[in-house]
Amino acid sequence: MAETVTGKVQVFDSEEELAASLAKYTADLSEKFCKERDAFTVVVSGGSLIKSLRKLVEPPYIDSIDWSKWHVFWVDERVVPKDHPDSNYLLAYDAFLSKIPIPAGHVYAINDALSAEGAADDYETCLKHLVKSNVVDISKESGFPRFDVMLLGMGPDGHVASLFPGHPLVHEKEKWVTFIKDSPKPPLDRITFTFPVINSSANIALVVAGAGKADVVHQSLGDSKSSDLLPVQMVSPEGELVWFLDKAAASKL
Ligand SMILES: O=C(O)[C@H](O)[C@@H](O)[C@H](O)[C@H](O)COP(=O)(O)O
Repeated sequence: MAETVTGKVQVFDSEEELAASLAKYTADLSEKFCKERDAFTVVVSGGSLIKSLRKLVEPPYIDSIDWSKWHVFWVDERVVPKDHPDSNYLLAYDAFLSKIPIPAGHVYAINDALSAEGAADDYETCLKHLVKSNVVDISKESGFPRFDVMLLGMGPDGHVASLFPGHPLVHEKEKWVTFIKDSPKPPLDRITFTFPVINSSANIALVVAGAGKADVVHQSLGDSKSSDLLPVQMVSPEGELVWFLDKAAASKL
């Protein structure tokens, strides 16, 4: 495993091996935080990441993980009804959440009856309650919530969450959760965690597979010098950052 200023970089021969390692990584963190905090706060993105989590809901992890202590959040969500094909909640529910014995009250979907702005405020209020009740940790360094792990994908343009290159939201410093109504990736209306929250995490896995991401992986981790940082290059957590790449995504490194 290579260690750089941008975190640990792991390259797997195939997406299949990446998925196996990602399952072990997540299960190991689950064990650690369930022991330490009696809870495990997990933040997921949408996109192809969800498929790469498939091995967590297979033996041995399906039986060994204490799912009752999991709390699941979304780093970003499209503002659509929960049963809409664009919903990140629905994607995670179908592939993952419907297969694990997690208490329904530990799955923090957005309020899909609200506007983007309303849903972002509502999600932030929900996080504030969970910090008060110690379900979600708080960073002593930043004062922002400190999630145990964020499992994040990256777009081919270098976006993470719904923080897109060149968009002013990447500079948000105060809010925990914000909204976007002009997302370059459809649908237009989304809510997203901000960088202060993302970067207060105890652990972040950046999960990137496929040749379509090779250029941006090279731009992010290679030696190309560009003055404008891509959103993915602004991921710099207080805790540990680990990249999970398959060979195709790493092919230009
Ligand atoms: O709503 C979304 O689109 C996702 O949450 C987003 O942040 C995703 O993680 C990236 O766009 C990567 O998606 P892919 O892995 O499918 O390219």
